[in-house]
Amino acid sequence: MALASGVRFAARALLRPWALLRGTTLGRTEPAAGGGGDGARRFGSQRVLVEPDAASGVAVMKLRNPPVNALSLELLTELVISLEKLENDKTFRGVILTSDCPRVFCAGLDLTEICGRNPAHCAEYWKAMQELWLRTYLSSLVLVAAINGACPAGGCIIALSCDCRVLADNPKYRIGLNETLLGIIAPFWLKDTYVNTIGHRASEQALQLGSLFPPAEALQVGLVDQVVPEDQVQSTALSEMARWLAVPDHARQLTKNMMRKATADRLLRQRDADTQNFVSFVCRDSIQKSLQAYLEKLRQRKG
Ligand SMILES: CCCCCCCCC/C=C/C(=O)SCCNC(=O)CCNC(=O)[C@H](O)C(C)(C)COP(=O)(O)OP(=O)(O)OC[C@H]1O[C@@H](n2cnc3c(N)ncnc32)[C@H](O)[C@@H]1OP(=O)(O)O
Repeated sequence: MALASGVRFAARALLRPWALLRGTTLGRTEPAAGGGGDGARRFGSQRVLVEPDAASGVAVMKLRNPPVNALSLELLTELVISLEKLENDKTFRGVILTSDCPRVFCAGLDLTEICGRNPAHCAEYWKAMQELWLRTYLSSLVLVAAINGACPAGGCIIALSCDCRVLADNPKYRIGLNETLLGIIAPFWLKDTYVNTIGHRASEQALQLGSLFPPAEALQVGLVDQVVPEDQVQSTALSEMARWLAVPDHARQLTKNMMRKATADRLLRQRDADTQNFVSFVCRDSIQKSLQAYLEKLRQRKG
């Protein structure tokens, strides 16, 4: 049972040959600045930059979908493919996930993907969101989030799906699930991920209030594992990675699976129903109106 999801992912990977990526920017390989051998080559896609270090078995994966790394359908797809590629390459044991956009780790769902779109598009989008969560939450790799910017909603979920979180100490870099403030509801698997991280009572409060925690509070409530000065986020993430990689892979992977599988299985069992629920909810007139109003507020806030 413990290996079932791994087998499922492996089977899925076989069904997605890299040939599909020919003719796109995905899968492109280029030498890293100052790099030489294979271990220093970087690859990735338009929106995800991967800097692999074969010697250490660790890759740095950077989200680069400016201005705020909103999770567009393209970004979701490219993230899944990049992670899958690293998982299938036995050279790699760990990934540090970070942002290439200044001041923002990830702004969460790309609201333009669910505002004024038809139900078929919303369904496709939501399935991609589910896929990214399943992929990160159950990854056999060690995932460390180096959170170098604001981290609301869907951004927070990506960070919580990692094994460990390091947050830059900047009061503007708040983290949490603020869905209720947009008039929407976190689906059960986001709630489960929150509860698994900070416990039931803290989640109950934070979810209802849509709390976004500044660094010191995020550390106190257990949303992140370390808060460090901004220029030390990367080095601290690497030290954390070394700590996790000191454990034999098979023991750590099976333990991770034991801790997370039941939560992931809950979504796997009702994935279609969850998609239908999402689509019928976000396509309601009243929800569309409140999402539009929120987007408008974001746009006007500028300048
Ligand atoms: C029953 C089942 C139910 C199921 C119900 C579904 C539940 C789903 C769970 C997940 C939900 C989510 O993730 S919902 C998304 C929640 N996200 C948020 O609330 C974050 C909103 N954004 C921000 O707070 C800020 O942008 C922040 C990230 C801190 C960065 O601030 P900055 O000052 O640096 O940048 P801004 O000037 O605000 O933004 C720059 C531009 O990016 C745009 N922008 C910002 N965030 C955006 C976003 N999420 N999607 C699209 N566009 C966005 C702005 O409009 C600007 O556009 P221009 O003016 O055109 O340049």
